Amino acid sequence: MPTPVPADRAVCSLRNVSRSFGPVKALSDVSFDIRQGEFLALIGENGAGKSTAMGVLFGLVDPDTGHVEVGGTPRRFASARDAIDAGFGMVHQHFKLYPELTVIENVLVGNEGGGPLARIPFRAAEARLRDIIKTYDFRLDLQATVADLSVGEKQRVEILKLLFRDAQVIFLDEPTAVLTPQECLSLFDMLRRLQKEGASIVLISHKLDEVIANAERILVMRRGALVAERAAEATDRAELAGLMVGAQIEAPAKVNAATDRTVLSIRDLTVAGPSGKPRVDAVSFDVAEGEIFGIAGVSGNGQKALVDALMGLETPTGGTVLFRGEEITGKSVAERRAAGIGYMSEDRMSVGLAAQGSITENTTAGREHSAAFSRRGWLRKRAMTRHAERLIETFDIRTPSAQLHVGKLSGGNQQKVVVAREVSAQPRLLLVENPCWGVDVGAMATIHGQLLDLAKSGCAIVLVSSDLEELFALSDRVGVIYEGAIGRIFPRDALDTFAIGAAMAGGGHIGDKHA
Ligand SMILES: Nc1ncnc2c1ncn2[C@@H]1O[C@H](COP(=O)(O)OP(=O)(O)OP(=O)(O)O)[C@@H](O)[C@H]1O
Repeated sequence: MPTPVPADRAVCSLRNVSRSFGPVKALSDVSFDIRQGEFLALIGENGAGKSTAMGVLFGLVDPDTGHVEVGGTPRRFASARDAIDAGFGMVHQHFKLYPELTVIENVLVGNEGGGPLARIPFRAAEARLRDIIKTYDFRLDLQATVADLSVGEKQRVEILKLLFRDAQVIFLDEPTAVLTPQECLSLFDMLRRLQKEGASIVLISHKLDEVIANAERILVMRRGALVAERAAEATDRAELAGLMVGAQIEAPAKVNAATDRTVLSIRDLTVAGPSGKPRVDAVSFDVAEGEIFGIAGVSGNGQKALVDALMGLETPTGGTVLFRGEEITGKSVAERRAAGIGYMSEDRMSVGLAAQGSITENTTAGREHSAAFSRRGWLRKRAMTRHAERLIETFDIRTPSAQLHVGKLSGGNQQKVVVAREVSAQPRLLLVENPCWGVDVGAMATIHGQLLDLAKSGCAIVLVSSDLEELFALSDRVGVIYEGAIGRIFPRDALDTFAIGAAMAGGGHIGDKHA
């Protein structure tokens, strides 16, 4: 059980921590405290060193110089369990839950390995969990199977796990990326209650509005260094963006580029699901040349299966897909790519990128044999490198060289590699899933600008995103997908956060299925 410390003392601190990875200085002489009972935010552009700083705190990354202090004394956690036992907990972007187990089983399973609560009897554990659920208004059923829960509920299970283990310092890495606006409000409500009880909350987020609205103190990192500290009430979005990037950021302006020529036309597209319930349920819409058609929805409502069916990665069980007037319903991925359909997967490491490949290899993948990169069967390595270097420049990919393995880039910079590759292929139709997942405000402006330019050049874009701000900034129309069906399609001038949020939670008006 962690010993409570007085409010004016730091629960933990980084002291003069530096860490390099080869030529990259991921942290240089970083020192900061996390105080008891505070709501702290850590922001910074991609590759600024936020994850490395957290890794050092949790004992996952060894500093070259400097150290971590807990409660005023130097300490190095030997493992994540060691950190948990000392009252530190992390809610990751990708949940670590067993879908086939119940909520209570998920909480207890992770506890078997040891720790102060390892031998607590089941009944006592259950009583303790009910208590936590009641105190913090968690709205969770302990007996529910995790696979049946919404994304917001799954996140609450992760937080419940931490509270059960008495976490006093809770780190959240981009926690709202997958939530509806309503779920975001209830998450922050709960975090503020925890804070009132004395817990320290540390939020890592690229969403500056949510940082300002919820944190008290904001630390800004840039290129491995801590460059500024601000009280949330004394700053604004523009100042923070400027501090992060070192320059003002202009969001690109949306222009209406849609023509009346249909590029993609889908009718009653259906993909069967394992339990008989379709994952995609009779979806129909058209996308015109130059149009960006947004798809909003809480993740897990069929958007992935829909995009997979459009790309040829899933076989539809009903309906048709027409691309530029030609039916492509049964065509392979390769045939679709050759016809000019591009695909930017949200799962960048397993589908989008080869981690062991260099940036050059990744940005030319699939096009090695094109005239630009090969001559009489020989690869034109210099041309490939030049192409990669142009993309590194245009998309501001932070890397020491084009030869670096993609697996060594920060998360946001990996995402920029995927975007650069797909946009530079100049597709006629681009299927995109969460293109800005984990990227900073500057990179987001770059990626948005590239997508808008692509639409201006005539490309039709289907944009699946869990970020409503992004959908509103880019889309000509937004369809809301819920349980596999697109219930309502909002034109650009009728986009409304709460109406779309309600439709995402299943409360939309069903009826006008066809656009
Ligand atoms: N294992 C590693 N090997 C090589 N370079 C690394 C490694 N881990 C991190 N880096 C580099 O250290 C720098 C800081 O990365 P870090 O992941 O801490 O950034 P971040 O602020 O968390 O970024 P993001 O917002 O993109 O997640 C980046 O340039 C990254 O490429």
